[in-house]
Amino acid sequence: MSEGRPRPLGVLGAGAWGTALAQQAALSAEGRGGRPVRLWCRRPEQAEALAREGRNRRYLPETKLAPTIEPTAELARAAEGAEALLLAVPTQSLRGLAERLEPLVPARVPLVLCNKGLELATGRLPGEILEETLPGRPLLVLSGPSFAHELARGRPTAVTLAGRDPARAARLAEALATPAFRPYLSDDPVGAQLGGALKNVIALACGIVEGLGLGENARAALVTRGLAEIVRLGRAKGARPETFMGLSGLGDLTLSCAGPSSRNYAYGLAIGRGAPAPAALAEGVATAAAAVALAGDLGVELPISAAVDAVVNRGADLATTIEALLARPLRSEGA
Ligand SMILES: NC(=O)C1=CN([C@@H]2O[C@H](COP(=O)(O)OP(=O)(O)OC[C@H]3O[C@@H](n4cnc5c(N)ncnc54)[C@H](O)[C@@H]3O)[C@@H](O)[C@H]2O)C=CC1
Ligand SMILES: O=C(CO)COP(=O)(O)O
Repeated sequence: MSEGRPRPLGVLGAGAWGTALAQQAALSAEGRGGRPVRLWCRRPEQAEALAREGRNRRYLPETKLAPTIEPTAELARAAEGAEALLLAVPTQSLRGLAERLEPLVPARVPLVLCNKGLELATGRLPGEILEETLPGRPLLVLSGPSFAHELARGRPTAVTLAGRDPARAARLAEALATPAFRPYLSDDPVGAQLGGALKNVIALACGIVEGLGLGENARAALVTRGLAEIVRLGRAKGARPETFMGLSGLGDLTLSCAGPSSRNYAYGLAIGRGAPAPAALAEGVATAAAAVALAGDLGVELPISAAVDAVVNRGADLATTIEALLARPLRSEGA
């Protein structure tokens, strides 16, 4: 981000995504003398195992970590002298992490939201959580179609990097980019967050429909009408509709609705088949409930999200829920 040898970056959250991003930040700086990347792990045992084994055996086992990555369980160490902090913990853990960061991070250090979801208890976007817990900090949002395991294998990946200050977003894009990882800039962080949060809910719906054997037509209809829902909620939250046609919207929606490589799709697939839900993180479960509550407050209709919430969170019968969804009055496609 600045001239000369790159300053440290902190990546907070050593799951699949935080680990892949730490690796990406390290690779991006290889030609510039290397960049220290501190990867914060929730537990000391995890930090010790990552340092000892040189890989994250649980979340990203195939990737040998770059030598400039320092796993640490000390939040203060991860934040020390950091040029920016990438936040990659699950959304429901973000507020707790942000509260711990408050005394550790100088006000000028950009915080980059890499998680996707809405807070269950409040319906808040990740950026709104940070505005409450760490007010006045520079915020960026990194979102888009990006499976961690593909990025970690060097497969071509493009994401949206959104922030209100274009120069800051451009500097961070430089700090992370490689030929295989292309951040595209946007000045609509609210749209980027909403697209990432809600695509998980639609992916759950697509998985359910696949599990029930309802066919490809139904999946295409869900993706398209799901996008219409996302745009409606986005408008009500002040996002720009065209943001949802980009990587953080349609891009991530098509990726996550394509098959069980998405954990949200896989979760829905299990529900549709009547099998036990997988234990892996599926952000869309909590986000479905949060989105429905938020939409109620804003007077926006989200029929697909409401159906997903009813099934995955409230024990609604699948057949009856789908019947009710299909029995909705016919309407204009633009409505
Ligand atoms: N895995 C992927 O391909 C991508 C994930 N994301 C997003 O990144 C976020 C994190 O996802 P993953 O890394 O995939 O999850 P993961 O399940 O692989 O790892 C979650 C990590 O968060 C930690 N964690 C759990 N609860 C915590 C708490 N209370 N406090 C601090 N840390 C806690 C866990 O120890 C673990 O290291 C999610 O919002 C996800 O939607 C975004 C893009 C791609
Ligand atoms: O956000 C992702 C890809 O862009 C990862 O999706 P899942 O969390 O559904 O696996």
